Amino acid sequence: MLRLSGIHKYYNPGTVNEMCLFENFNLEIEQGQFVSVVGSNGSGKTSMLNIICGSIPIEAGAIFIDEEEITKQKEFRRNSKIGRVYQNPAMGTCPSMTILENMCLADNKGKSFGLRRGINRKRIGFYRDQLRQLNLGLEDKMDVKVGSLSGGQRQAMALLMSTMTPIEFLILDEHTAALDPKTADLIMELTDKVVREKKLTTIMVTHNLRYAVEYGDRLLMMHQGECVVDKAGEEKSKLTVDDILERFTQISIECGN
Ligand SMILES: Nc1ncnc2c1ncn2[C@@H]1O[C@H](COP(=O)(O)OP(=O)(O)OP(=O)(O)O)[C@@H](O)[C@H]1O
Repeated sequence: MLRLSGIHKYYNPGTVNEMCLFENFNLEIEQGQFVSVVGSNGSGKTSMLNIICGSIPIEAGAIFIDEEEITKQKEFRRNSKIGRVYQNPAMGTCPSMTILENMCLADNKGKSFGLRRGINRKRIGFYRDQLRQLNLGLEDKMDVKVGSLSGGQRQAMALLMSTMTPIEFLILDEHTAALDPKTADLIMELTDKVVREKKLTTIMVTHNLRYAVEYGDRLLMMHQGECVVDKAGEEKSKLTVDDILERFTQISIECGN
């Protein structure tokens, strides 16, 4: 279980540009839950992910994984438990390295030695099997540089690489936003398959309301640093894109936009 308790987050504290984003923000995510997060621009979605990953500091509050408090744990330590896929396919892979080298790099995540010792020829069969599951033919291109792959192929690799080692959480930060609709659908299907097979606790930020409705077993809508919609289970399965659009409209009216 992941628990954010009483989180306070200010940007530029103590300056004229001080901005309070989260004031006593609380969130609990059960083990194995797949949570879709939607919300308007600037509502705090990416900041929430950054707080979970330890990429940005908080002013007050605590973060727990199960009963272990990780609030002060360094980002690189947390990253051994967390896989993250970003909007930009270039973020999750190393373009100047081959597919094989990228797979080795992911395989060695959290280990204290670098790529030089990390290329284990005995693992090539395993990497090939992993790549084959993507159904993109990448298993036959292991010596090709990742920089020459398409955005969709790279994002599929980023997904594979971030979930290759045992992790507790998968964080997806608009990971289909830079892809064409067909490739985005393919990556979403792959995501769902990986999440189900590995039973990963997953948080997916997306602006694609269809994905938020179709995938996952809980949906959160954020607005001005708060969760204004939180539906799980049967309630979530009954939600439609129109329901969420209606809530967006209500919020805009309330804000006078
Ligand atoms: N490094 C920063 N310094 C100052 N303000 C920031 C910083 N990062 C985010 N913010 C502010 O915090 C608020 C929330 O930003 P955040 O990126 O978390 O929103 P978001 O919901 O992910 O938005 P989007 O959908 O546009 O990606 C915004 O008002 C943003 O301007």
